[in-house]
Amino acid sequence: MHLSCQNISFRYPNAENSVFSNLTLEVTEPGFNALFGPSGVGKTSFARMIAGDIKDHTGEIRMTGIDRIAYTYNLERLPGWSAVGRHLEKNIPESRKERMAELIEIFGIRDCMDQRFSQLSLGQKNRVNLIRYLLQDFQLIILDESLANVDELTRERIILRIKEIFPRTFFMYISHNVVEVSKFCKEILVFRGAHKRPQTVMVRGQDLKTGQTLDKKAFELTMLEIMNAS
Ligand SMILES: Nc1ncnc2c1ncn2[C@@H]1O[C@H](COP(=O)(O)OP(=O)(O)OP(=O)(O)O)[C@@H](O)[C@H]1O
Repeated sequence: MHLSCQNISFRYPNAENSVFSNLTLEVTEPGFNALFGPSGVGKTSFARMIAGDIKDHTGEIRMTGIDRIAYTYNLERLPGWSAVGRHLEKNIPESRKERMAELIEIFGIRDCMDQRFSQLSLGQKNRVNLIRYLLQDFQLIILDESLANVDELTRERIILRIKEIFPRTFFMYISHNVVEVSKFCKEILVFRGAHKRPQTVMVRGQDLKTGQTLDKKAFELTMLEIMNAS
């Protein structure tokens, strides 16, 4: 499995400036990787290019061993005509029902299953939405602030278990949380803004997994590296 983005440049039609120029990214192993940077710097735009939603960029995006890509973001909504649990039940193949029950427990949303989507809090909505994606077959999943509004401890539990359950999946985690990306991600592409050179810097994260102890010194260095790059 391999994702390679070479010299990607892009400007929205009618926009005066490019979002970024000559951006390069190479990810060779599955796992939890991140796109990090200040608001408006181009993380979503880049993610949508990887997902194939934006095609009119220059440069080359190549993938091997990745046939199915999902882009999921925190404002996606489910239809409200039936309870959330019923909706999931109807749209998930029988073979995934056990996995579904497991994810519902890990995500802490069992009590939401009898409610309609509109009745849920934002953090509950985001968790339900993400479960939908994790129950499909994707080799690459882009999580664009998909755990926004979810409390920190729950987010940590979810990330650690996702890493255990899906060791062969490429995750591209978009987040503004420097602690989280430093602790849990493998490769962190830090976006610095269109006016800085280079526009992006790659930082190696701690990639913490269940059962491991965080090396506090290395973790602090990662955070420092990210903050210095930003
Ligand atoms: N459809 C669009 N048309 C024109 N400009 C756009 C469009 N979508 C985004 N932009 C601009 O492109 C730039 C990058 O936006 P993008 O959403 O990729 O940033 P981001 O880093 O994901 O931000 P955030 O962290 O706030 O989600 C911004 O200046 C934004 O205004």
